[in-house]
Amino acid sequence: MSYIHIENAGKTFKENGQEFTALLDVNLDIEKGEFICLLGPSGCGKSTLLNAIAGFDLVNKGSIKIDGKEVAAPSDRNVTIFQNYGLLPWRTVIKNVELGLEAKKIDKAKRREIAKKYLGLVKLEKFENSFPRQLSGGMKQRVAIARALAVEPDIVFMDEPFGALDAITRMKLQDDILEICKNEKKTIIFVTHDIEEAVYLADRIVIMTPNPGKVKSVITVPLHHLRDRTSGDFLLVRDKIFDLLNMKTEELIEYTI
Ligand SMILES: Nc1ncnc2c1ncn2[C@@H]1O[C@H](COP(=O)(O)OP(=O)(O)OP(=O)(O)O)[C@@H](O)[C@H]1O
Repeated sequence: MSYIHIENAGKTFKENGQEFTALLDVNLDIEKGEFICLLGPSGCGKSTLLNAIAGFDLVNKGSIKIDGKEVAAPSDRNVTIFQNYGLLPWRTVIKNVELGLEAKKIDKAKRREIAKKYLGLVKLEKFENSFPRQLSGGMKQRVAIARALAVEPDIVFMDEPFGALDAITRMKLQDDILEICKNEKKTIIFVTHDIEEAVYLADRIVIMTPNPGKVKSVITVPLHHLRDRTSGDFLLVRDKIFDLLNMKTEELIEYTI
């Protein structure tokens, strides 16, 4: 069985006595070390699926297993990075990065050493004594990434982590994430509605469509790890996904472009 195994997963919400299907019959297998982007328009269930895999809000049909075990609650082996950074404003940058290490009862000297290493990875070592309010949005998200990686998680869940950033900062952070992933091979589940972002980052892209939220296609991105947004191959994949998002077919398609 694959590392993350999702079988006929479904999620319904009840609102004012009415049932709403946010996810229908999702089947998906993810291997350890894969970078997976969940891509689709607003309301197609990307966050619902991410939250279900992360154990925050479980599916009410089918099954989601990680390493053979049914997901029943969030695991301290995994971390989630959100769009709003989630930094503690009263703590310095380095103390924010140390947060998860404190929870793991790692001693002070070791915490410092690990936090410095990860601040180095996100190129913020000079800002370790700053407070979050003194940082730009991109820098805050870098701190959040350092904090997440410092605990050496198995899976990193990212829900539109760069959604609040301007285009140039976003591109820089995408490069940082790829660089970090190259060195520390992590399983990453990354939600985005930006086609270009998905093509730039993902090993595979899970294309979802709304009403009800479904997986429409799973695309293996046939590009080298270091991608060039202006290359013909890149644009070809991007255009193909654009077409897929507009297609009407109902069946699940899994293929390599
Ligand atoms: N707790 C909830 N109660 C009721 N409906 C919900 C709840 N959470 C999500 N939904 C509905 O489920 C659908 C899918 O929501 P979800 O947030 O997963 O979509 P999304 O693809 O992540 O969208 P976006 O890109 O806008 O964040 C939406 O129609 C949403 O209104």
